[in-house]
Amino acid sequence: MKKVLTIAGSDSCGGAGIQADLKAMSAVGVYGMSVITAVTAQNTMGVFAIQDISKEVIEKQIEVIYEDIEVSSVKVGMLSSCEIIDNVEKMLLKYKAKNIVLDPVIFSKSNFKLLQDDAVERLKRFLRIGDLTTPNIPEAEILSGMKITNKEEMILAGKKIKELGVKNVLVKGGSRVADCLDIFIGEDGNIIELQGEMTVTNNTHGTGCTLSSAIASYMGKDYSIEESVRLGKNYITQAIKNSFAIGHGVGPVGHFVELYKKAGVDYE
Ligand SMILES: Nc1ncnc2c1ncn2[C@@H]1O[C@H](COP(=O)(O)OP(=O)(O)O)[C@@H](O)[C@H]1O
Ligand SMILES: Cc1ncc(COP(=O)(O)O)c(N)n1
Repeated sequence: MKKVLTIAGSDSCGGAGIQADLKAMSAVGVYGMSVITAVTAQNTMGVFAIQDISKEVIEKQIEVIYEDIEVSSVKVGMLSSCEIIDNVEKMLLKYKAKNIVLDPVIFSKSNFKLLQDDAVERLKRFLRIGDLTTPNIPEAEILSGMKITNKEEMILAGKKIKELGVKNVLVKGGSRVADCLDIFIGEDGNIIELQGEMTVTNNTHGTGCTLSSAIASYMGKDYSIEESVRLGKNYITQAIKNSFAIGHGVGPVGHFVELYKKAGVDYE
């Protein structure tokens, strides 16, 4: 079994962050491992507190994994400060980490800032060490410095993000711009339109985390980046179709529902 690492924040309600990442990895058929960068007190309605993990403990978590286990790919999510970004970058370079997917987490679905204001420029520089970066529309607007209201602007913003030194970019349209159309711009500048199947639902907590982890998992299983993005997109489309309401706000996606159906597991 391939071993895949997530370096991200914890979401206490289990829909996003580390918890979503490990569920997506398990569903896609890889062994998931986690380095926790922050603990959030979060539910379907919002983010109520954040405690960053110390840089020493983040470093040690990365060190003990890479010293012991062969890591096939890594997904990086919430890194809230310049100091944490510096440390994670240093450690990924030290261990020559391969197949790196960077999800530039800036906001939660509930619009809470998960990245400190003074760390935006640092995050932009960090993206060059990855193989793929996966911004949603608000994140792509910040990274590219332009407003995005349609497909053409998604493409333009993706090109600007690529100019930061990013190898491959996936700009996720989500429900915000062009009904779950995502734009992939590959290393050689090829542009691929990935049209999903829209599910009308409020339950999209953790969609970005889930998608980036599924893509990293496929990359860890030796699929090309483009194939991994296509397979990841199929997975998130199904997971959103199977999303469900828990709590009083934005509910999570159904990471395992398709597997339950195949195995005849009673999940209702
Ligand atoms: N309601 C929806 N139906 C189908 N696909 C969706 C829906 N909302 C988002 N997606 C897809 O889910 C993935 C994650 O996108 P998005 O929700 O924008 O990310 P984030 O969680 O980072 O904001 C993208 O592939 C996007 O197109
Ligand atoms: C700890 C943590 N990390 C990331 C997100 C973003 O989640 P989404 O996938 O909905 O953009 C989140 N809400 N919490």
